[in-house]
Amino acid sequence: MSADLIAAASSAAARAHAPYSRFRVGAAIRAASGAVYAGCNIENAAYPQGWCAEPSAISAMVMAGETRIAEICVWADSARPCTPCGGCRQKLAEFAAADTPVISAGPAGERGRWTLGALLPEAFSLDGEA
Ligand SMILES: O=c1ccn([C@H]2C[C@H](O)[C@@H](CO)O2)c(=O)[nH]1
Ligand SMILES: [Zn+2]
Repeated sequence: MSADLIAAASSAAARAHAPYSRFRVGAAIRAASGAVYAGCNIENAAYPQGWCAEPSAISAMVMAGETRIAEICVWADSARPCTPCGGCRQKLAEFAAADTPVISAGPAGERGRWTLGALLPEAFSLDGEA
């Protein structure tokens, strides 16, 4: 079940540095080992220098020595279920497979579930392989 992943993403969203958009996002990755790595969005007064929650979680995973994503949850308290932005889909594809589950969640729990392949069909890769 994904309850632990959703809880980790929710806790991460509480750490978001989002004074400009006020849109707090948390991402939690379950890596191949089963360990969970989380991150938040971190905005900047020079707006384009801010970054999303997903690369924060990817950074935590890579720094722990892991490079395979088994499952990822993106959490936001938003009108519509929050899905990874286009750039984040490509960042996730570096470490995930087309059938890797991507879960969207909010205060009421899970709101949507896709595969990364459904969100990013025909993802770019240097060798043309998934
Ligand atoms: O997948 C996404 C999409 C947006 N954001 C953040 C970036 C910005 O700080 C805020 C509003 O776009 O939401 C994420 O963290 N992840
Ligand atoms: Zn993004």
